[in-house]
Amino acid sequence: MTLTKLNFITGNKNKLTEVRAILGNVIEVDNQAVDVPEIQGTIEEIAKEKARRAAEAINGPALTEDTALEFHALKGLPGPYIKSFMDSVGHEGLNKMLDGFDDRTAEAVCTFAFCRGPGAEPILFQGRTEGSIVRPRGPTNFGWDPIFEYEGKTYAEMEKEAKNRISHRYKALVKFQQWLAEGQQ
Ligand SMILES: O=c1nc[nH]c2c1ncn2[C@H]1C[C@H](O)[C@@H](COP(=O)(O)OP(=O)(O)OP(=O)(O)O)O1
Ligand SMILES: [Mg+2]
Repeated sequence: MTLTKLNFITGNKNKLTEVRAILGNVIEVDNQAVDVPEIQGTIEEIAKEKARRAAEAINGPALTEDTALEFHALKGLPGPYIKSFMDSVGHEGLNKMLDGFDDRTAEAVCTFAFCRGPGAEPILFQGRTEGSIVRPRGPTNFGWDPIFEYEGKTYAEMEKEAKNRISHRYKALVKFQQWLAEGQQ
């Protein structure tokens, strides 16, 4: 089955905007904001289960994505649980978690999962970008962008096009585009 468009199942408008900006002229990206329960486990297990459940929910091919933020000093935590950390302690709390450590480096991880339909095994495409956790700088309209610094600028301070050339999401979508181009084996 050659894909002519994608159904990206996400409730996050910022993710959708970036995916469309990065994939825009490669393939049409539709969206359904189905709320898919997220299990606990490794980044890969969470990403696969999210796609399985999305494909079940829409009874068709589904693309999902799970984002993690791994603090090296905390052995990868918050990792895939970054959303609840953001919602509870925010930018300042996430910084405070590292104030007791010398190492403020972190890794942004984006794991796309494509599931052809109910019962199919999801295929993963992962991108990682190294950065450092800093006190917030820049616009606060996308999650932890203001506290993730890459080569001197936070994601929030970057022009959108600049972030979309180096981000964890961009790197994952490069792999996805290669898979599309190779005929989706
Ligand atoms: O590039 C990013 N820059 C800053 N923050 C980001 C980024 N990408 C995801 N995030 C935030 C959104 C959510 O607070 C958490 C990941 O949780 P995650 O479950 O993957 O996202 P979500 O629940 O917002 O949307 P979805 O419906 O796709 O699950 O990190
Ligand atoms: Mg989510």
